[in-house]
Amino acid sequence: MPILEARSLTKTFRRPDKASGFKGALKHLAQRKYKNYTAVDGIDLTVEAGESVAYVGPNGAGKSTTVKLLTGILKPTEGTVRVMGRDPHTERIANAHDIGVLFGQRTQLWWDLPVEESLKLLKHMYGVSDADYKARIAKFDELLDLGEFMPALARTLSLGQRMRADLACALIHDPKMVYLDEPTIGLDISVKDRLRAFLRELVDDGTTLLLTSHDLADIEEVCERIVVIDKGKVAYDGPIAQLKAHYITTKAVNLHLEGPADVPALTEKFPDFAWAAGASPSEVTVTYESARFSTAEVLGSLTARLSPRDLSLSEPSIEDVIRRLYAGELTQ
Ligand SMILES: Nc1ncnc2c1ncn2[C@@H]1O[C@H](COP(=O)(O)OP(=O)(O)OP(=O)(O)O)[C@@H](O)[C@H]1O
Repeated sequence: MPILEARSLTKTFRRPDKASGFKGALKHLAQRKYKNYTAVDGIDLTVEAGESVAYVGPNGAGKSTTVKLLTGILKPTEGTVRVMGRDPHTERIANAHDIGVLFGQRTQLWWDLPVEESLKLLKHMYGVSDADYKARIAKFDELLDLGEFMPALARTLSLGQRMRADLACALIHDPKMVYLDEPTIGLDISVKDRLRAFLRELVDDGTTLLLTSHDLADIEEVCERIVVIDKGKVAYDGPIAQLKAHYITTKAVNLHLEGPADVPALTEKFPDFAWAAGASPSEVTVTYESARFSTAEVLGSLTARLSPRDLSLSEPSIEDVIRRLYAGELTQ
């Protein structure tokens, strides 16, 4: 049985129907009108135990609403959700023991308590044994360096510290299914790296993860599968590697030449490749179709005929593919 199963999941919100500006607000006060807005529109999603799934889409696509439906915070307008066989909305208390949730924009720490006290409160709420609590805190401390701010009041924490403490709160009861909504938002690169390594370890230890993020490095480092949603509907669902292999049909090499790069002359000399000026006058990027040429073939030909000072391969970028998926240029 899958750990999570959503069928035709739909959420419609009732929103004020008013014209913009002061006049529109006044008119709405006099005669209130509403219209329905479908934020999540018939989503089917099956997640097997141990999977790490990235849930991505442009602003307003319906990601957070989906997470709220999957965690039982919101009730679907139509469709069903089952998490470990339960309806997360009607069986919220039983469900809470098996899931961990983090909304990057919000905290579940008690604002005026030391971090340690928030964790202890959660320990009691979930009925975590002393031994398990100790072992988990030791592990979080090792991977997230909690120790330094355990005695600090939540409201005094930096954003990076707060997010690490919130992750510990979300995981203190060792949930089987974890939902993280933008866990790296606003963090600096070193904290992001640390969180990603932590999440990767969590997945390697068998936790099932659903991660929403606008940061594609989070997704590539932590998840194997990607679900792209747009306007409340699934636009793509499959392995990240397959998405890349399917849509990334070209590769690129950056060359640093001895002298200035003459793009028109290079195009004439190597008409099968696309040439573009690089960051400095002596740098140039050559793009080729990976189905037609092997990288070895391309490098052999370029080094033999151009004797570059240096060269590097450009990693195919998933960003480009996602951007095109968001723009509706690609279909599954
Ligand atoms: N409680 C609500 N009442 C009315 N509309 C809502 C409500 N919650 C969300 N929406 C609307 O539903 C749509 C989807 O919102 P949601 O927060 O799920 O998007 P998102 O994909 O998480 O976006 P972002 O990447 O910007 O966080 C948006 O247009 C939003 O304004």
